[in-house]
Amino acid sequence: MHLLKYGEDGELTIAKFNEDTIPSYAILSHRWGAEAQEVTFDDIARTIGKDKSGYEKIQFCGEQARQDGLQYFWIDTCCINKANKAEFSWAIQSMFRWYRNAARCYVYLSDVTASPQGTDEEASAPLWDSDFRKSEWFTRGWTLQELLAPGSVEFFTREWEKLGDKLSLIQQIYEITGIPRPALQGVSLSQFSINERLRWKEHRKTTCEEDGTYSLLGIFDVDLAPVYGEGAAGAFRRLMVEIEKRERCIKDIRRTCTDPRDDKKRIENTKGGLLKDSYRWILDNASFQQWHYDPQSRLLWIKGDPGKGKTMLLCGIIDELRRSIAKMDLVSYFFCQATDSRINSATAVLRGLLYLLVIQQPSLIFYVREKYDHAGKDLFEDANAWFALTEILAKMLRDPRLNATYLIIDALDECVTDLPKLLEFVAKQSSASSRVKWIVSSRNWPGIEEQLEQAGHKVRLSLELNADSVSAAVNIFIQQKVSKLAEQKKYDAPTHNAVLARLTSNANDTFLWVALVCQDLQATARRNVLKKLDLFPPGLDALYKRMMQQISESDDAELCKQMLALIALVYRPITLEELVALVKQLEDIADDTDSIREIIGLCGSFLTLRDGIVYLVHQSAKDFLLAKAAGEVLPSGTEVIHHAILVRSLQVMSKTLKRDMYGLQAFGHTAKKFKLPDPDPLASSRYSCVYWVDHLCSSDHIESLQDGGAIEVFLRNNYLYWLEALSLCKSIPKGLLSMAKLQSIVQGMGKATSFKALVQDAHRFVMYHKGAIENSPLQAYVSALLFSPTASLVRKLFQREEPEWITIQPAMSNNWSACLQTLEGHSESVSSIWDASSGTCLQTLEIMSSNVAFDSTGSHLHTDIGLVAIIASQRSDVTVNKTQQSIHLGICISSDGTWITHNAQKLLWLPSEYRPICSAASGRFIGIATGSGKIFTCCFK
Ligand SMILES: Nc1ncnc2c1ncn2[C@@H]1O[C@H](COP(=O)(O)OP(=O)(O)OP(=O)(O)O)[C@@H](O)[C@H]1O
Repeated sequence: MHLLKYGEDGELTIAKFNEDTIPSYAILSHRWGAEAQEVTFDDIARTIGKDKSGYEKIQFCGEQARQDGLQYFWIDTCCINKANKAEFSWAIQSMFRWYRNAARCYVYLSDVTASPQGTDEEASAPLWDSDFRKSEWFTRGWTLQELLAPGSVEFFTREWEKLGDKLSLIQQIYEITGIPRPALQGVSLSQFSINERLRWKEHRKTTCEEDGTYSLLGIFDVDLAPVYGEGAAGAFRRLMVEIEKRERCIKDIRRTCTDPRDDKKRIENTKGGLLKDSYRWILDNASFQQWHYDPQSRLLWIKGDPGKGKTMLLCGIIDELRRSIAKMDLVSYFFCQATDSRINSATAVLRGLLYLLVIQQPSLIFYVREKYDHAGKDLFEDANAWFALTEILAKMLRDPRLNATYLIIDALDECVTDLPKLLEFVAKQSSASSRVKWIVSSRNWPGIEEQLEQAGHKVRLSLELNADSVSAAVNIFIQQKVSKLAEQKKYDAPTHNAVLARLTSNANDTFLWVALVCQDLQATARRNVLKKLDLFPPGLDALYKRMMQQISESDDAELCKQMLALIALVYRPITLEELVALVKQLEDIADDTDSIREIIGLCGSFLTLRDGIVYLVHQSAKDFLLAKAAGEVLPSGTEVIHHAILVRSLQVMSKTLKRDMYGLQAFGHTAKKFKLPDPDPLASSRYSCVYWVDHLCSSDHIESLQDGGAIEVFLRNNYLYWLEALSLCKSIPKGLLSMAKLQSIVQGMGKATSFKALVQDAHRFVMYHKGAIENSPLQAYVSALLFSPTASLVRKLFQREEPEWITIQPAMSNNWSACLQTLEGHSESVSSIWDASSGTCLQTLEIMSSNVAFDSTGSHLHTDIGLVAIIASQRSDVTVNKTQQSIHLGICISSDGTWITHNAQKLLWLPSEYRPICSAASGRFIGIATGSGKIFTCCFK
């Protein structure tokens, strides 16, 4: 970036800066005068141009900058070397950022004067108001971003007199431009819809037609190289295509992760709301301040024992950062939770961080698209996802255009899968850029300490070493909780005081202990409160132990223990319906929700029920149940419980899964959009569908894996219905992994058995047909069956489900081809594809030019590569379609070549090997020639 500066001698000089060494500068926004009168880059280099009328603007900007204590300033007329094409192109793409990063932006209004000749009639409006409203500056294309990008925009008359800034003039600017106030106040532009942003530029003009679009690049945060000569329509089309590709990519990231903003809301909600007074102490803490304000302190590690309030502290810090930092700065965060397998892995952490970064600064999607355009959605979840995501994130964090960024990860100790990799990444990346600051929290684990030790620039904040602050915060929490209890339960003063005193003396600076006791008191009659107070021992484990003791004494002790064991071992929090399906003893009261809620209540404060989902109150409760209470809750070991969950899962799935559970009817109905039926037929089996194989892997699995065992029976009777259900649950990738796990288990079982053969075939089946079924659930019964080899066990088992309306089916070979799986979803040419979990596509398609046509009788299909198919019907009304042609009535190929359609309704998904390079349709017949030279025909009823 070139910047101007007036030297001591009053001479104007220009200097070039790298992106990361740019000093503080002012920037000018103005309306260009006659081209010949503007001072150019060349003029400055040759120290000429002072006689041009445009020089006055330079003087103005330089003088104003000097008054504001800024040495450097930037003006578009003379700070871009237009002779250098690459520099010019870079400048067009960087302009928004340069305006945004400027310390001051001065708008020079050459058509507004402080004391105009004609006076303003409106007594209340300043004299310049009418000129201001009519100023050409508001009608130009580039000035839109110059108004929106900078934090501070000041308006000056041609006499250099300041009129105000964009905040003091916000009402006028809103009335002139129609741009909503929040956008003028600096709210991130990504918060406004594409259409709304397009509306802001309506009626604005640019001298060069393409600039109408190029001046929007920053407003949409899109990287697009200018191609002058492409015309206004061409440029606009390219912008729209880019935006569409970006939106699709962001949606695909979101499909593979939960939204951390929702996780935060849920956590605050399940924990009873965030109390500001109980986290505010951190803002004045010396370590926190050092991290916040010292550029050399980049990683803050907050550590403390269970229940000390780390998670809520981080929630509070996120809120405070959001409030206090610049609107353009990025805050991205992730809450690990060991009890939920969707958010307890290192890859999930990166996905969540990445997602929040790209929705705040969409141009960062560039780094994702480098890979995503080749690999599609699998990029975020296949076996190599970790490597791809670390590379993407590392590049993003080094991008000189990255806004100041705060990355926050809560509960590293709850990252169950690949914690060491995550720690190594954090330790390395936290030193990488001065613009990026990290906060992580965890328990006092030496393993974490050891790895974070590797990070430079770190600050440690131990809650135990800040006992006074934490203690004060816990006391505030106690007061608030007890007041609420007293009000709800109508405590008299002595009871109120006794509860307060007891909690204060025994809390031991542990929020969670207070929360658990209050939960118990909530369910205690007022008359028993004082008696009960003595029974709450200090310390979390002691409290858990007492809760366990109470459960053991209840009439439903066995049932409660079974429920606790189950909840401690499931891979994500489950719904009430799923709970009922998985606990046999609840079968008899399945419809009695009140009784089920009552039993959950009997499990003491170990469980919380919110929005129909059962949660373990805290990770420390899970730790307690699985270790210290294992003798009582899991007397026969965890394997037995996993096995019981597996058996119940198979039962509930066998009972509920069937063809077309959601009544989609149309064979091409997409899995992306459908209305969830009420009641949801999958409500009780959703968890089982996704996790039964995981429970098998953790169980003592021998008996269920025998020939004729429960799993074989399940697969024989329900395999296709299960795949349909997985598609409806948007979990086909998980299903693929499950089948890979199952296959590797049976592989290790030695001799060939019928079960082993079935699992192998079923694994091939889902790998090959993943795309079709994931796209449209009912294609499990159409494309998947028809394009499986005739000897496929799954095909034979589900012959009854094959569509009757296809009377001539594609001829298939006996056995599976070498193609294991095709990775769908990429939109560009593919240079490299890999997927270690599911194998590589071994077949390469070589596209040959080929023509296909029916002969004059309609009975023979000819191609120029010499293959002929004989058609049963005698038709002569033949049309030949090149594959890229648009929709036809009757039987046809979709314009993207992936479907056979009828009257534009999708019927049959074509696996990539079977997609046509050209096709011929005749009445009910369609002939297809593929790139590999294969020819096949289908006839529809
Ligand atoms: N600022 C706060 N506002 C409201 N509740 C709080 C606050 N801080 C802590 N709590 C209460 O204390 C409980 C424990 O806090 P939190 O879950 O944050 O602990 P933690 O240190 O993250 O535990 P762990 O690391 O073991 O998961 C919460 O469930 C909540 O009830």
